[in-house]
Amino acid sequence: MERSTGLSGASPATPATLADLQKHTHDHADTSMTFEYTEQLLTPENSRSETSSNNENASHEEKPTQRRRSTRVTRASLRGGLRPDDLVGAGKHNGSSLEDENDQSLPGHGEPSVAEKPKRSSSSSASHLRHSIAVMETTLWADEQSSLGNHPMTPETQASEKSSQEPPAEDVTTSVQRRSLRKRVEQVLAQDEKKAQEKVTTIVEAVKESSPKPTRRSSRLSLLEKASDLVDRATSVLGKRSRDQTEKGKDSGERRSGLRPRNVVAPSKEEQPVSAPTSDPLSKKRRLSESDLPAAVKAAGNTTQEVTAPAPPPVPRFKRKRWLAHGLYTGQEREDGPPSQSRSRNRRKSQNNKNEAPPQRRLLPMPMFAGERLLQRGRDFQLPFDVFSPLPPGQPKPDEWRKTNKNVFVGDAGSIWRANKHIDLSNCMCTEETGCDEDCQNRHMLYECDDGNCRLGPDCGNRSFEELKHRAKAGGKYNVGVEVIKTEDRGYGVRSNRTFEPNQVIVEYTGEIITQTECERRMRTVYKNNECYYLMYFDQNMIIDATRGSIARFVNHSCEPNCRMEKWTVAGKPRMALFAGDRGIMTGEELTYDYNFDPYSQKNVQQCRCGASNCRGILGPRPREKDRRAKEQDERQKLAALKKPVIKRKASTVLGKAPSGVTKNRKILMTKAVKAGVKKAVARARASVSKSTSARSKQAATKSASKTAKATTKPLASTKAPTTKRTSKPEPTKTKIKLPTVKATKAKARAAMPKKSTQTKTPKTPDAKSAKASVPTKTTSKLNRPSAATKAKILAAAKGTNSRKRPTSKKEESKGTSKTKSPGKVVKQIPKKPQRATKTTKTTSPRKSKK
Ligand SMILES: C[S@@+](CC[C@H](N)C(=O)[O-])C[C@H]1O[C@@H](n2cnc3c(N)ncnc32)[C@H](O)[C@@H]1O
Repeated sequence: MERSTGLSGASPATPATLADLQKHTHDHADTSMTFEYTEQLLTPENSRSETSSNNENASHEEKPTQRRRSTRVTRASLRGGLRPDDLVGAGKHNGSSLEDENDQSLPGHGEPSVAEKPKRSSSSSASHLRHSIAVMETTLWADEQSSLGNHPMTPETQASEKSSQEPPAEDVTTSVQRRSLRKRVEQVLAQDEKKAQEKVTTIVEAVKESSPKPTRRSSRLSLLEKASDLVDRATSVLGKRSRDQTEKGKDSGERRSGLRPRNVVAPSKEEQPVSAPTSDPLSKKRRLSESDLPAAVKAAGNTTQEVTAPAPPPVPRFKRKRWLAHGLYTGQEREDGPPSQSRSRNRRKSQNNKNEAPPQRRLLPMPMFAGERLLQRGRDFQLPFDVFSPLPPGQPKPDEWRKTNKNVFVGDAGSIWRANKHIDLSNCMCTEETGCDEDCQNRHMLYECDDGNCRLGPDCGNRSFEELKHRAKAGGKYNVGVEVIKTEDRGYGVRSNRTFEPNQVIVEYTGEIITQTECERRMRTVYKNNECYYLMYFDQNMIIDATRGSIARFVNHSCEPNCRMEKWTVAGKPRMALFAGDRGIMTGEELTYDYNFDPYSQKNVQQCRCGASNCRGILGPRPREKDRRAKEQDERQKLAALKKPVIKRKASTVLGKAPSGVTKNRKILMTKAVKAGVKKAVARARASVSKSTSARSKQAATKSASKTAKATTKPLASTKAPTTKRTSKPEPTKTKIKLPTVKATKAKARAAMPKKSTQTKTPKTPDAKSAKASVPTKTTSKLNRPSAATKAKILAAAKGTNSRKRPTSKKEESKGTSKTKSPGKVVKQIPKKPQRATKTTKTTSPRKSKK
């Protein structure tokens, strides 16, 4: 019962028993220290002393002497089975170790040197070993006892009895075994101590290096504390998870991938042993068998190794930031403007900036650049076309439309076209500097550049149809750039959903290519009742019928269009496409071009509803003649505007001679007025002649008529003389010569005609008069300025030229002036003129005189 209690546990030993122990080992052993010691170690002595103490507690006053004896015997029994020299050796060993330990642990002993500390640790490890030995001895002793039989005596009494008796033969062998075992244990112990000391010295050196000037407090710290401090430091570097890994001894490969830190580089396999636990079975064993102190020291040794050769700090492996490629504020370049809508320009730009990052699609400028842009560009930003104006909801869509984006030859068209085709090739002469710009020869001839005829490649700016191909490839209505809309009064139409630069290609016009005969047939039959026609002249008298065709078929006509349809030669083949006009196209604009429509027949003539200010009213051909005239007039006006200052200078010189207030314009008007006056006079003369000749003979009439005609020209000519001097001479001469002759010949012809003709003319005269009168009324607006007075003056001047005429003229003038108060009256005077003329002709006409 006692034995079982003695071996059962590590109950604290009584101070009395410890004091005895201390007496054997060291005189100035500290009770506290021994108390610690007893706490730590579970030796048979403790067990026994505990037992004894228990006994003591149980029967304190009954067996005091026996207890003392037994205590002594107990000490002897401790070494009882050993030889005296073994005992001495063991006592020495134990004593020294204990002494050292006590010396160091005593507070009054002064500070222990750093070198002494390892000793203490080694002694403690030794004590551990001793403890193991004791346990083994106890088991051996227990075996012995069992071999002897169950003895009711306590081990102490048994031992004391044994010591007094001669040992039997079996006992001798067991004691030998014990001795050999003890020896071996001692050897192992010594080796371990040595090793521990070596390790500790290395640690101490490392500590010395790390803390050259130890403070008072740190010097007081035990090695264990320092070691644990180092361990802490080392493990703190590794991080919690790594620490756990280290402690658990797990391989990093066993970790869950989800828990692996993402931005830390995974340690390489070479680095793993640093943090990985020792997989050495020996060390594992020791760790289990050794006490905390050596284990800690060992750990400290390991960690010092780690500290002395620290692993390179883990390089954080950052995940590459992925910026958004699209969005309101993507891209923050300061100088860069919005991306150009022209693919060729963008391409050129990107070619130039090959090394730069690819351009990002952004919708709005960053707010911080908004002000800057506003200053530079004059407007804050431009809404993207896909945001700007979406189609109104509920827009109907053409359901009858069969779409094709390629030209398809139908019927004989293909064979005819192939038979007649002549591939035109034109080599581009542009250089890289110019880059097929507006001056490109091919562009002027509406030839598309390609790799066969142009060497500029992507730098070429004359590849519209290739651009279209790229857009179609990219797909999406915003790349195509156009969409069908429903107009109010013109059926469907097409509008842009993005911007187009001036002259930029918008969409190709494709459809079925048919011969003219086929077209006519379709018009007669299939499209007989149609309102809309999708036919267009193509090439070689072929026609594109886009009833089945591209979206371009929906583009409406306008007399003031914003686009134009052009036929280009692409790789030797003709192709039609809609191009932006000179103003370019804004988002949401309806696209239109001038059909220059040939309605085939009047039946097909349609009313135009384009709403332009210059609308022609019908969907018909462009009025070319009108256009030409308008152009000519414009040019003349421009020229006149350019020449005006020169004329002014001349006029100023002329004005000096001319009557005051008469400008150049007026002069011109005057000449016109004179012409008109001449005509009027001629007409009146004719009328008067016709009246006068009714009574006379034909010859006389014709003579008189011719004479009057000649006579009338003369004064007019004379009247024009001053004006012609100032203006141009040929005009008056023309009037002098041509008009009369023409008129005279006509008059002659009329005179030569029978009376009927004259009679027939006579009734017409009033009409003619009225007709002529209408002319003067028109011209009177111009003649108003010269008026009757000026006319009179002119006539007077004309008379003045011939001195002989003056008296008569004065008379006539007096008569005339008395009668002429209105232009109509002037007309009445005209018949008189021939009379005067006859007089003058008589004198002036050389022919007459000759005759
Ligand atoms: C090529 S289609 C244009 C698309 C057509 N609006 C549709 O709905 O299919 C030509 C036809 O459109 C109509 N159209 C085009 N422009 C017009 C205009 N300015 N005024 C009136 N009708 C027009 C005419 O009926 C014409 O025959």
